Amino acid sequence: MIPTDIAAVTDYEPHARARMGENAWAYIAGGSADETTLRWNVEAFSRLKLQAQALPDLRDVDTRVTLFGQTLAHPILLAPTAYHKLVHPEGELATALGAAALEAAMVVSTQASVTLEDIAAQSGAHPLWFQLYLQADRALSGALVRRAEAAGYRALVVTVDAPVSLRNREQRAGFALPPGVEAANLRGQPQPPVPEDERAALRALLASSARWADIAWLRGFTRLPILLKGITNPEDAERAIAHGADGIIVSNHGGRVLDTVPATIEALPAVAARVGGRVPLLLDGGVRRGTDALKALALGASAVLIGRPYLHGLAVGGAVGVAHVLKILRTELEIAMILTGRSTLAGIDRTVLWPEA
Ligand SMILES: Cc1cc2nc3c(=O)[nH]c(=O)nc-3n(C[C@H](O)[C@H](O)[C@H](O)COP(=O)(O)O)c2cc1C
Ligand SMILES: CC(C)CC(=O)C(=O)O
Repeated sequence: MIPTDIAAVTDYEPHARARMGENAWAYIAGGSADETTLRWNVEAFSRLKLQAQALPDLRDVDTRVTLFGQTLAHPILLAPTAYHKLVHPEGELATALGAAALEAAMVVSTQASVTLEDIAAQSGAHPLWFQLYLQADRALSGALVRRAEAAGYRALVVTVDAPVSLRNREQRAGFALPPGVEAANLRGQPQPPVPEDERAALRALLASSARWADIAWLRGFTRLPILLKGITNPEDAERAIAHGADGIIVSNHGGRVLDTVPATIEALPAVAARVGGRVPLLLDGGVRRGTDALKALALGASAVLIGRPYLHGLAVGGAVGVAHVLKILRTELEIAMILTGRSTLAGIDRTVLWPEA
């Protein structure tokens, strides 16, 4: 049952927290180091002001968007997040059901707690994209890509911002995966031994981390559209295009990797200016309102993704909670479009924003 006091997606947060142990909460809610970027992601949206339009002459609002040849009912996608069984016993199966109900594309994490094949079976014909963490072993990365292709996934999202991270909140809580929650797609894969010595461990990690050459390799390996996720630096956006990326997700991993990088909505304009429409841009990080999605679209994104909000919905209401979170955001976006006088996403541009002096 969905609690009756929920009207906005952030209303799910305290309910989710109450249902989760401290361990899972530290993992889901936490960010990197002092969690400054985590806060900025949300705050930066609220600092952007909108320009209202009185008496808009509209007959309908159309939130459809076409990306990589796929028409989506609306521009709100589920970002890849690991281990959904941490918050709900059905894990990604419930998430996929909720996404399908609201016709939202779902990006499935490499570190999902249900196999990518089982999630695809649950989704039917509904659009799924697969998030790939390039593995130390190219054969293993290649095998994951072939599995995603065979299961009908329609795009690859390669996360490029997180070779390492620093999670003090998780450290303080002593975060560990509980029994029964695992990275199901990697089951049975031998993990390379981690050297005892810290410096040696770091060197081993760096030696096996993905490089730009791996992106070029991947481009030649699959025909699926490839998006690079985790770009805030315009130079990286340029490199992404040069290495064959079909799309870019402007993301700082929800403030979970390098603390004090700017909010994604702040980083977006410079990336958009550099990319100049050559490939579609998506954005995630701090999207909590339909107006946030509108602002991202105004500054050059074609769509947005949400992370923590749908995990809160999943924790509270399973598939219904995920669907409800998406429904709230979609309705809020429609309301924001009407009040700024836009009937289509294509009509959303910088003029929905208040011109700053
Ligand atoms: C609990 C959690 C797990 C995540 N796991 C992954 C992951 O497996 N792969 C990935 O690329 N990003 C992962 N992310 C980052 C999200 O894809 C996304 O960038 C971020 O959550 C967006 O910010 P938001 O939570 O403010 O909406 C994770 C984020 C959270 C909160
Ligand atoms: C398993 C982790 C690497 C997943 C992740 O990207 C995250 O927790 O932010």
